[in-house]
Formats: sequence, C-alpha cells, structure tokens
Amino acid sequence: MNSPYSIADWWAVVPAAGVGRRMNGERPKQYLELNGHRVIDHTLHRLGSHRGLRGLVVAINTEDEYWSAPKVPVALETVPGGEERCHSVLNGLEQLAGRADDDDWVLVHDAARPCLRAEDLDALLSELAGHPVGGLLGLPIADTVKRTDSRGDVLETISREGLWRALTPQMFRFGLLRQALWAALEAGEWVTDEAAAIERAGYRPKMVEGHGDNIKITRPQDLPLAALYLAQQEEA
Ligand SMILES: Nc1ccn([C@@H]2O[C@H](COP(=O)(O)OP(=O)(O)OP(=O)(O)O)[C@@H](O)[C@H]2O)c(=O)n1
Ligand SMILES: C[C@](O)(CO)[C@H](O)COP(=O)(O)O
Repeated sequence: MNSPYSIADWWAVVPAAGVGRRMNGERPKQYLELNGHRVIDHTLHRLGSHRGLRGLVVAINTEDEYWSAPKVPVALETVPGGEERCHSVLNGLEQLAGRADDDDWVLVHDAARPCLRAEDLDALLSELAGHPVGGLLGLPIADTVKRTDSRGDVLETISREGLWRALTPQMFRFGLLRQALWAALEAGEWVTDEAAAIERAGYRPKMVEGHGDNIKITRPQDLPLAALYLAQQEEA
C-alpha cells in the first residue's frame, strides 16, 4: 500500500521520565491503568506500529521501578530521563547520534498522550514531509483567554486570534532539533516543547491541526476522559 507520505523512515523519542506530581497518583501517571493497559503501552503501541518508524527511544526516570518494554514491532531502547522534559528529550536525541542522519525526521511524543490517532500522525508526516523546518500537532484555542494575577483576579482578556494549544508529536530534523535544544539548554532556557527551541533558533515551525482527544494526561480528571476517548476511537 502506498504510504500517504513520502517519508521513508523516521525516528521517535518518547519522554516518559516524569513523576506525575499533578496527577498525584500511587505511581507515575504513564504507568496507570487505562482500559486494560498502562498509559505508556497505549502510547508506544500507537507510535510503534506506525509504518516508517525506524527506531523508538524512551526516556525513563533513573529511579523508575515500573518500566518494562511492551512488545512493539520496532527496535525500542531506553535512556535515562533528565531533570526536566527537555533534558529527557535531549538524552533521547543523543542516543540516536551516529545512527540518525542530520536530515532524518525525529518525532517527539509525550508518553502521557496515549490517545494519538494514526490519522493525526499521518497528517503530520504528510504535511511536513517536504517542509524546510518541521512542525507540530496543535489545536486552535476555542475558549476566551484570560490572564489573571496570583489571586485569580482577571487582569485582561487576551485575543485568541492566532492562538493554538501545542500538542505532540512535534516533528523536526535530527540535526536541527539536536542543535537547537542544546543551544536552549546551554542558555538556561528549559523549553517546555521542542518547537520553542526551534523558534528560539530563528525558525518558524508549521502548525498542523490535530484532534482534541489527543490529550495529555496531567490531572486526575484526565484519566477517565482518556478512557472515554480510547473507547470511542476503538468503536469508530
Ligand atoms: N523530567 C521529565 C519530566 C517529564 N517527562 C515526560 O514529559 C511528558 C510531559 O510531561 P508532564 O505532563 O509534565 O509529566 P510530569 O512531569 O510527569 O507531570 P508533573 O509536571 O505533573 O509532575 C510526560 O510523558 C513525562 O513523563 C520526562 O520525560 N522527563
Ligand atoms: C510538550 C507539551 O505536551 C506541549 O503542550 C507540553 O509543553 C508539556 O508540558 P509539561 O509541563 O511538560 O507537561
């Protein structure tokens, strides 16, 4: 079957070394049960079974006692996570050094986003296959946006024109992303996503609209919502 995009192969880095403070669970949220499997297993199966994936690097917390590799049809290796997500991602990129060419595409996807649709992954790969910089999945903001002070009093309403929520995967070429992330971290800028490092380097990542069910499991109420989304996707 002709793949919907011209990318022959790509790599994936999955930051999975968080402790899930905001989830306040009995274990890190990527290991919580979700519709009969662990959150991380859903994520790795959705990435790992996608055509063209050449290798999968998962950043795991060095204190982690829960990790075990799921069976996925692609080479999976682990690296130690870092202090923040950006450090974990960079550790994953360094693991690919010597194997990934500078022009190879690398997709970075949060372990905590198990509901990623194959169609959204295809859309990202198709839209960005020939793009000079790369980009990310996102959602245009549909609510009115307010800025408040530390007491929660509204200071202003911010125009939502052109405002998006950044999701993952975020997809950039190996050499550019590695260099941009190193530069950001060396400047003490612990970026919260890969696109911010690319922007900081003077480039403009392309936003590709995804689906709203690609949520990041962050707080307790996110888990039942993710279960609902997975069940809906499986019924579709
Ligand atoms: N040092 C870190 C911190 C986070 N992550 C990963 O980055 C993704 C998004 O991070 P987030 O939702 O913030 O996860 P946590 O850091 O675990 O959550 P919290 O901030 O509530 O502790 C998650 O898959 C998480 O495992 C990581 O690999 N390394
Ligand atoms: C990468 C990300 O999921 C894009 O929205 C987000 O920045 C992760 O932030 P977190 O604080 O590490 O969850």
